[in-house]
Amino acid sequence: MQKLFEEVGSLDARCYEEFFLSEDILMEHAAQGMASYIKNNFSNNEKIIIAVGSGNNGADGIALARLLHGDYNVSLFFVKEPKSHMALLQEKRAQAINVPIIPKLQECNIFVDAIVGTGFDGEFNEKITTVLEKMNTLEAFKIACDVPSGLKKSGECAQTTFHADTTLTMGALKKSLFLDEAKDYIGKIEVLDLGISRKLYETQTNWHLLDLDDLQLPLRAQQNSYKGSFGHLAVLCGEKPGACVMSALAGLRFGAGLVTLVGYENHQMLNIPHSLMYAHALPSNTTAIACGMGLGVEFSDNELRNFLDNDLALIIDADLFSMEVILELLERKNIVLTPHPKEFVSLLKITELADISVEELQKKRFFYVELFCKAYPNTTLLLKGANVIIGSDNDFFINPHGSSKLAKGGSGDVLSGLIGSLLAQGKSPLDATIHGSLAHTKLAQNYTGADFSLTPEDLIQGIGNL
Ligand SMILES: NC(=O)C1=CN([C@@H]2O[C@H](COP(=O)(O)OP(=O)(O)OC[C@H]3O[C@@H](n4cnc5c(N)ncnc54)[C@H](OP(=O)(O)O)[C@@H]3O)[C@@H](O)[C@H]2O)[C@@H](O)CC1
Ligand SMILES: [K+]
Repeated sequence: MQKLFEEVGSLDARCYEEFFLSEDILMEHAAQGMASYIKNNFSNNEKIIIAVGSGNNGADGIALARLLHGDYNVSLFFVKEPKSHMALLQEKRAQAINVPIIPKLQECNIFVDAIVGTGFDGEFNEKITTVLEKMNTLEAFKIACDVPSGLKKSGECAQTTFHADTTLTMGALKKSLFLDEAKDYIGKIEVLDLGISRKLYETQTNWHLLDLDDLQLPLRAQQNSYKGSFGHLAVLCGEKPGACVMSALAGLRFGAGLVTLVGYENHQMLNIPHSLMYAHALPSNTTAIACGMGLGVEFSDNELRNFLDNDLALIIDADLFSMEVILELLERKNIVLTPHPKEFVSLLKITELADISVEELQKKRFFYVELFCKAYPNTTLLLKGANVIIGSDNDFFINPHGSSKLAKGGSGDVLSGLIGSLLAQGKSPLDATIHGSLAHTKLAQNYTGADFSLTPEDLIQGIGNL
């Protein structure tokens, strides 16, 4: 698990004030970190171009050119003339050792984007946009210095933004790198130290990035056990029972001792897999309930109230987010909500927290998750997206390990089943959500077929090999 920060300016300031480090020392380490990355990954006959801007991001790029010059065929391309104090100083140092400067972009093997970093806002003018478009068509390996040029502090991207293969980011991870919109621009991310260990550079934060290694599987330590030892998940079965069957099968495969579909008699005629049970009421030993997937309009709010009139752990999804009964459910303690953006917008509206469009939500995902969790501190929220956000009270986590393989009907139903299964096995709502989500994204990563071909059945099948 790694720490995430809204901004790192205050962490830099702490280095100056408390650790007596200068801006020059920090920048030298940033440049050294980038130089080491290049030296460790590429041979010295590679041709390198570094495009620089007028601020300190550009200064990082000029310092990098000085460090590589002599060993590599490196050239600087000034997109804007140096302007900040550090950029002017770095330019003087580079000039003193005759680092080559090129007047326009050329093909190269390694390309470094140091036009703008955390100081960027607004949109680029036409001239820089044209340069960026050309940069994006280069066949070189593309490295972004700190952040891809065009990525704003908010995580929104300029109309033309640099497409990096790797982003070498300074000091600590910024949240903006993990807004959904940034996912196609940042490539792989590495954090570079700025003259002190990252552990000392970083301060306290309530936002964290989940690593796949954080995944804890519901492995069975106890041998003296029976099916009842591992909980009983009840899945409310509505209008579209296929969704519930997928959820239930995922729950069973992920370790719940028993899984029952609960619904009306007509579903008994369905071809329900033999490993699942079917009932008209909640089994007495139910330990968790999953509800909402494929629910449709089969149950009225009152019928749902009857099923959910208990203190059991509950995961809710899909159709439930637009039903009035949701307001009562939000008063429960052990509840997990897993909306996608459109459902979350509807939830924000029903709860009168905000009346916004999906586009507005996507621009401020972090803000709205915090808003909801503050209003409903007893719930655990998982907001689906390219990068999943999980929030509970004042703790927030981003799972960036998902991919477009998961963009398919039914994959959310599998997620509900995974989380429901962990709830049934006694995990806390937050732990069940974190580990269910990590398992879900790891299942997609483990899938070896073509990326467009992953089905919910493939996910369920893969659970045994997690
Ligand atoms: N702080 C530290 O200790 C350390 C900082 N470090 C590094 O500093 C970076 C932050 O540097 P920063 O604050 O100088 O900002 P930066 O990203 O270069 O952008 C400012 C420039 O952008 C320009 N610009 C803005 N908007 C624009 C637009 N719409 N369209 C066009 N241009 C636009 C603006 O130009 P202007 O408008 O002023 O002409 C200005 O010159 C950070 O990302 C990291 O790389 C590391 O070395 C580690 C130590
Ligand atoms: K950059």
